[in-house]
Amino acid sequence: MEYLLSPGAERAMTAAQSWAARLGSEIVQLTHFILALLDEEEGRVAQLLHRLGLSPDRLREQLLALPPAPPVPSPETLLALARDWSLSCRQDPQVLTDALLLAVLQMDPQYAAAVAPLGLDLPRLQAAVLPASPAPESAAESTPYPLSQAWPSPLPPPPSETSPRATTTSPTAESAPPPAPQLTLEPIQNAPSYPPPDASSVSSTSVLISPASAAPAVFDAVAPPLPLLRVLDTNCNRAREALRVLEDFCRFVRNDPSSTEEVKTLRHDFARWEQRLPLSLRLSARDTPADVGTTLTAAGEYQRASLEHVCQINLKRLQEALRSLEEYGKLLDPSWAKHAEQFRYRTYHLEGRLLHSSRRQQLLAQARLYWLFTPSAAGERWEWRLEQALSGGVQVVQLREKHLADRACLQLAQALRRRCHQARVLFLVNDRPDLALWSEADGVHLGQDDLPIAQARHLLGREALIGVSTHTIEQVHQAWQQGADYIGIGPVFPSQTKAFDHFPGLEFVRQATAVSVRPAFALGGITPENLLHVLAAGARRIAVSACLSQASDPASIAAQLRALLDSYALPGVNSVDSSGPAPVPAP
Ligand SMILES: Cc1ncc(COP(=O)(O)OP(=O)(O)O)c(N)n1
Ligand SMILES: Cc1ncsc1CCOP(=O)(O)O
Ligand SMILES: [Mg+2]
Repeated sequence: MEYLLSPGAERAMTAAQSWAARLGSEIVQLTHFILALLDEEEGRVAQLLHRLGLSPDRLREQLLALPPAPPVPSPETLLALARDWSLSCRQDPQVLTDALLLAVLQMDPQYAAAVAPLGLDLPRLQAAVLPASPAPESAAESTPYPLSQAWPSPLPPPPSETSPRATTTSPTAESAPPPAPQLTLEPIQNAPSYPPPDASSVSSTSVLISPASAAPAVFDAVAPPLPLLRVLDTNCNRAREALRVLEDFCRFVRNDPSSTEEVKTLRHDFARWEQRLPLSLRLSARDTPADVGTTLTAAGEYQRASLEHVCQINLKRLQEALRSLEEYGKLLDPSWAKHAEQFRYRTYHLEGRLLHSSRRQQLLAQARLYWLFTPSAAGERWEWRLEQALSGGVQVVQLREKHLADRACLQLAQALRRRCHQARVLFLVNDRPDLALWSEADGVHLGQDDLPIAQARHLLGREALIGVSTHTIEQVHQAWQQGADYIGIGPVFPSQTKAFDHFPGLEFVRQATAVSVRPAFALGGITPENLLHVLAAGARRIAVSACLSQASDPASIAAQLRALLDSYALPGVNSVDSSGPAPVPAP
């Protein structure tokens, strides 16, 4: 649907967004539109209020004191109402600012009731709105509004709002709304290059109205063709929507303030950049019912396997939309297109951050069999043992070296990390965040006497996995509170790997698994023979050392453990990772 907007109405549409941003609102509310209209100091709304004895300043104050207003469902709905009103009362489809005000009040009866006591009483306003000038659009600038008919002195003549988006506009026609950047005039030679500049066709009197600050209007005196506008409008919407989905993911799924902040900043920067393509132009090109794409659906469009999948799809959607904006934007303004490219680069950083960490979290969520590996104890056969364990279905490998020199340990860690990542298996380092960092491990495992979680996190960053050993229920609660990604619970049985005086045993497994929603690995003397007891106590994941490190056939022991573990469902785990961890032999 195409809408014809007066320059004032067009500015108000943009200024409403500025008001929303200025008041810290994520959505444009009805009040923001009224505030935007009040900013048109010499517009029809100002005249209307004057006639009704209402002060714009006082109204502004009162509106700002109101509780949050309902959002505008879509600018299109608002414009459709305003246009309908104009058509029925003025026999003119053009949207003037006063029609916009009436439309705002018609959007929501409760809101209309709330603002009526301020003087914004819909029937009273409707009665006071004057007909528009019958002057043809082309004559609007030169034909004065029929002042003599209706405007009482001492009012200044009403503004010439009767022309649609003007190809040339007087800089003094109406003042800029305060929240938006000041409007200035730029010579058209500096204008964006759609259509390609042709010196002979550029009138010396033509001017480009654009905000002087960081956001000059991207279009110039000649409106771009509708197909181009439709592409840009659609992709601006796609990108903005995808950004919102991603922000929700960072905020509510990941609970991660830092990535939430990153997406939010990107979203705000995008919104500022997007505003350079005036909303009214975009709306004038929008024609959803006629869009041949709305009825086409692709296979899988309505299928999402997990929260991570939603994130992945929306990152792709965002990148595609930005690429399209970049390519088509080149027809409009190369510098505008350049920004689209820069936004796209920022999404790659975000993707690395969200999906890399997601890979780790996904693998951890699926992990049932965790191996504490001491290569130095395996002698020259350590690589064979590693391959065996991987082929048997081990899903996490921890390098647990207590006596090896740091440099040798680092080299081992790097080799293990390479192989584990090839096999899509997590690799962690025991005790040593520094070695975890330098070997690019997926994380570190910390005992109760090792470095605290906060310090390890500081060193390794948010995406690293940090596991913590727990031996009491208090330690379990503390580990979760401090941000552990998983816990070890044990020792369950006497161990050939490490001597213990005290065994929290199966009772602790019961307690710890009952209060844990994140992965908890039972450990200490677990073998295929006693695993059923551990499972019966509630564990669904285990960590083992000796039974794999000392077995003559580690692959078959690992496979037996996996078969038993896999026969119990893991609560709340759904994966999108079709390639999955290392191949698991059939039970
Ligand atoms: C998965 C897992 N759980 C517990 C431990 C034990 O850690 P810690 O208590 O620090 O003892 P050491 O292994 O460092 O001797 C672990 N390593 N892995
Ligand atoms: C390090 C450690 N901490 C608690 S149990 C354990 C060793 C587990 O190894 P194993 O499976 O050989 O008993
Ligand atoms: Mg330790």
